[in-house]
Amino acid sequence: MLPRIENYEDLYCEFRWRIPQRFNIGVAVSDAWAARDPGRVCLEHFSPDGAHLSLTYAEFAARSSAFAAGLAARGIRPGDRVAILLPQGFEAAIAHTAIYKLGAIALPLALLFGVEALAYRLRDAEAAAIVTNRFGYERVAAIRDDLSDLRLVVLAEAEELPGTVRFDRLISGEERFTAADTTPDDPALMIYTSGTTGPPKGALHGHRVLPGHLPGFQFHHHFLPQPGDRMWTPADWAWAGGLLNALLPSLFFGVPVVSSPAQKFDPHMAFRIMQDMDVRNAFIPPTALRLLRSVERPRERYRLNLRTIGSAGEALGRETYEWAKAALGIEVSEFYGQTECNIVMDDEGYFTFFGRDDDVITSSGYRIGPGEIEDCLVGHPDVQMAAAVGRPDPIRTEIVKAYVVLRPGVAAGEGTAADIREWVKNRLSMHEYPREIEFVDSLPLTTSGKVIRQLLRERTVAEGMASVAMGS
Ligand SMILES: CC(=O)SCCNC(=O)CCNC(=O)[C@H](O)C(C)(C)COP(=O)(O)OP(=O)(O)OC[C@H]1O[C@@H](n2cnc3c(N)ncnc32)[C@H](O)[C@@H]1OP(=O)(O)O
Repeated sequence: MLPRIENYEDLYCEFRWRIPQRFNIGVAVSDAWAARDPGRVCLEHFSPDGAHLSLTYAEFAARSSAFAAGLAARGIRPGDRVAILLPQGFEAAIAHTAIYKLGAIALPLALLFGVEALAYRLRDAEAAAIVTNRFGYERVAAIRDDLSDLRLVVLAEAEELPGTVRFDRLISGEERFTAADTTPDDPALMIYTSGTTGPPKGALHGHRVLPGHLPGFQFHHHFLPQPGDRMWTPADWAWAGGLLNALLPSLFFGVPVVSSPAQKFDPHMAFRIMQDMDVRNAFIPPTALRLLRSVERPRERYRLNLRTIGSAGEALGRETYEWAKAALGIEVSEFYGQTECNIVMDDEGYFTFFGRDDDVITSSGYRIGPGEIEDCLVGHPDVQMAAAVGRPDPIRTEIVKAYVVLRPGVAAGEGTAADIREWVKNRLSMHEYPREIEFVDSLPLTTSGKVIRQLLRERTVAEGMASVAMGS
C-alpha cells in the first residue's frame, strides 16, 4: 500500500516494495475481506432496467471456493490453464478468483476474438478448461475438435448444452476449499501479447502481478481506497487494463466494482452507468473519453459523482485531457506501460508520451500486431498479399488500414472490401478488422520478400495529413 504522502518527492523516497513471501491473488481479493467484513459489497452489476444485482465478499469468497472445489473435482489441477471467455459480471470475477485459489492459471480471452484467435490461444496455452457463455460456447464448439487438451467446458447460462457443465452446478457442491499456498512467483495468469514480433505469445505472470500493480493504481486514483469509492471500466476485463487496472486491485482494496453488459460503446449509456451506479473511480481508455465528448454538458444531464479517472493504452492528448477537466471536473491520470517506449522527459522531469514508434497499431487502446491481421487476410480466397498498418485517426488514435493485392480476376470494389472486413471480424477479432482497405497492384518488398511496412505507414500518415489539410 502507498503511504499517504501528498508530496511526490517524499512519497518517492519513502516508497518500498513490500511483497509478502506467500501470496495468492484469489485469497487476497475474496477470503481476506470475507473474514474482515463479510457483508461488504464487492461487486455490483448494472442492468439497464434498473434491476441491479450485488454480491458481498462473504458470497464471493464462498462461491469462488466452491468453484475451485468444482474444478478440482473435475480433474483440473494446479498449473492447468483455464480460459475465461465471459463478459464483465459475477461469473467472470468468481472464475478468476477460483482459478487463483486452485493454483491454476487464468487465461482471459476477449469476447471480441474470432474463432482463429481463440483456437490459436487455446491450443498454444494447452488450455484444459474454459468458462464461457452461450456466445463463447458457439465459437468454441466450431473449433473444439482441434483442441485436444480441452477437457472441460463450463457454461454460465441457465440452459444445458451438450458437452458442458453448468456454472451453477459446478458451484453447488462443497464451499470449503483450502486455497493453494502460493508464493508470489507461482504462476497465476497468462495474458497473450498483441504479437509485435511474430505470433502473440502467452506472457505468464506470477501472483505478484497484483501487488506489482497496486502502488501505480493507488497513485492514479489519488490514494484509493477513499470512503464511497466505486470502480467501473468500459474495457473488457479480459484485457490487462480492465483486469489489472480496475477489477483485481479494487477488489483487493475492498472497493466495489461495477460491471456492465458487453455492448458496443455508447457514450450516453456510459454516463448513465456512472450516474446510476454512483461510480467514483473509472478506468476509461482515451478513445472512450473521446467518444464521451460527443455528449454536451454531461454534468448538467447526468448526476456524476466521479472522483478519479485513470486512462491508458494509447496517448490521451492535451485536448481530451482539457475536455475532461472542464466537462467532468477531473484531471485524468494517464499511465503507460514500459513497452510504450516513445516517451520524452523534459528539463523539469515531466514525461510526454507520444505513442509507439514501431509496427504495432494502437487503435481504441488496443495494441494490435499487424502480423496476425495479414495472416488472416491472406487466408481469404480472394487475397494474394496484404499488409496492415495504423492510419492516424482523431477518435481511435489509429485505425487498421490494409493494403490488399487481390488474386488475378477478382474485382476490387466495396463488395469485396466488405467481405474481407467480415472475414477478419469473424475469424480474428471484431477490434482488429481493417476499417479501411486499399486495393493495390503490388506491395513494397525487401529483397528477401518481406513487406516494408514502414513505407506504407509513411504513405498512410501522409494521406491522413493531406485529408486533414483538405478538411475531409
Ligand atoms: C495496460 C493496458 O492494457 S491499458 C488499456 C488496454 N486497452 C483496453 O482495455 C481496450 C480499450 N478499448 C475499449 O474498451 C473499446 O475499444 C472502447 C470502449 C474504447 C470503444 O468501444 P467500441 O466503440 O465498442 O469499439 P471496440 O473497439 O471495442 O469494438 C470493435 C468492434 O466490435 C463491435 N462490438 C463491440 N462490442 C460488441 C458487442 N458486445 N456485441 C457486438 N459487437 C460488438 C463494435 O461494434 C466494433 O465495431 P464497429 O466500430 O465497426 O461497430
